Amino acid sequence: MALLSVRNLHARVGDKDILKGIDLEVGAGEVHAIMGPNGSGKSTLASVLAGRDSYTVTQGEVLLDGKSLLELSPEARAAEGVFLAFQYPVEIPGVGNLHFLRTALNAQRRVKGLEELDAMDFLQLAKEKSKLVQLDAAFMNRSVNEGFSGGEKKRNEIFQMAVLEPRLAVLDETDSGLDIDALRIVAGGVNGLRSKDRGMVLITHYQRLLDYIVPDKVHVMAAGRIVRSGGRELALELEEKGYGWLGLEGGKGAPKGGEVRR
Ligand SMILES: Nc1ncnc2c1ncn2[C@@H]1O[C@H](COP(=O)(O)OP(=O)(O)OP(=O)(O)O)[C@@H](O)[C@H]1O
Repeated sequence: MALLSVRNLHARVGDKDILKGIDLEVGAGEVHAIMGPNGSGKSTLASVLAGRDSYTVTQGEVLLDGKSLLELSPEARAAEGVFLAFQYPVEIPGVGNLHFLRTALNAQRRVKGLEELDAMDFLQLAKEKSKLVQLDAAFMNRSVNEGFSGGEKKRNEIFQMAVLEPRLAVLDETDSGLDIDALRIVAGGVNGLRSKDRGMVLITHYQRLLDYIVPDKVHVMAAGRIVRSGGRELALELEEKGYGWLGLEGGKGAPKGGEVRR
């Protein structure tokens, strides 16, 4: 059984259809990259998987280890092991980074019937995990993302992922805004979290990220559907040729004639 099965997923915001029949299977231990032109629906897919309530699912299903997610609240999905690293991480002034993360972790531990971690044990864990993305201790004591640079926010997302140890991690443009060194550090962090017990979906515009995080599969999304899937070489081909050769019209991502190729 796949870790994540997305079947014929349709979603809209207001009266606008955005996802128009997504099929995606991610196995345990696999990393899948999703690429595609601006506005093709990649972030929408990430939000729908995480349960953001501004999107309405009109058809299809999403299964995590065979269990349907769509009826669950975002919190319940997180407790099932879904983690979303935001494209634009949110600043939460007045809420300490460590406090926030301990609250999130303990909420998940409660659901699993595990004992909650006290402040000392959590600090120990956080220090350990922060090494993965070389996040300085000073960041842990600041308010969540407040005043963090773009790159620091992205590192903080991976730090959160390291602490929460999700079953499914969806990383939305985790590479955007990173300088070369930070890209290596973040990619190293993601690689350090690859595991046979975890699936990852990486949304990215740039093949360069995939030089560091080598995906098992690459998918191209256009106009709300996956129009091409392949191995790593597909990302290299896109880098070289752009999206035009896939028959997407005017860069807007609409597949000509509704054709879907694999
Ligand atoms: N809340 C919303 N209200 C109106 N339109 C929306 C909303 N959310 C998404 N859309 C529209 O849905 C389409 C898909 O957006 P989405 O952010 O999922 O694309 P994307 O592939 O992630 O784009 P990018 O590569 O630019 O980040 C866009 O046309 C966007 O304007």
